[in-house]
Amino acid sequence: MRIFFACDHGASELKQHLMAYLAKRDRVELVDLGCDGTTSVDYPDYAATLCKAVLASAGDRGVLLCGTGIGISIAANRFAGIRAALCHDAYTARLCREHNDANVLVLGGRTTGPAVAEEMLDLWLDTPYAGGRHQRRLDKIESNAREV
Ligand SMILES: O=C[C@H](O)[C@H](O)[C@H](O)COP(=O)(O)O
Repeated sequence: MRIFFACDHGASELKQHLMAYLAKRDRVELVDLGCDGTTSVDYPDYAATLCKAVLASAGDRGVLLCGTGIGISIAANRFAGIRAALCHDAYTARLCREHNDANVLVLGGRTTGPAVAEEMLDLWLDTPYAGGRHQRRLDKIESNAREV
């Protein structure tokens, strides 16, 4: 599986930390789509680049980060087929996989510390989607998006 990473200037340090943390994991290819450093950029640009990359190949996933995670998750969820989940703790990171089949994990560089972020990343990678009643709901989300 490929995991794409992208962020704005509010979270490049946390992005680098998490990519280094994941480097020891087998069977994942990490791809850094920027940005680097603290020069001000616009998070919708990075959300768009990452979402297009995730949608291009089945099974790939993405991690998006901005200062709070809010703006970049709003931007990502405008793309049909993207289920971006802004998470703050282990419970939401596990449930966004189990119930929502989240293919993009969103974190806030100014709100979340590295240890909690590592725990959430592991849970998001290792928790399977439960399917069943949840699939009916995901189908409705996609069908709503097609209506507008
Ligand atoms: O939701 C948006 C993100 O938190 C951005 O990282 C944030 O708005 C950037 O703010 P600033 O331009 O003041 O660094």
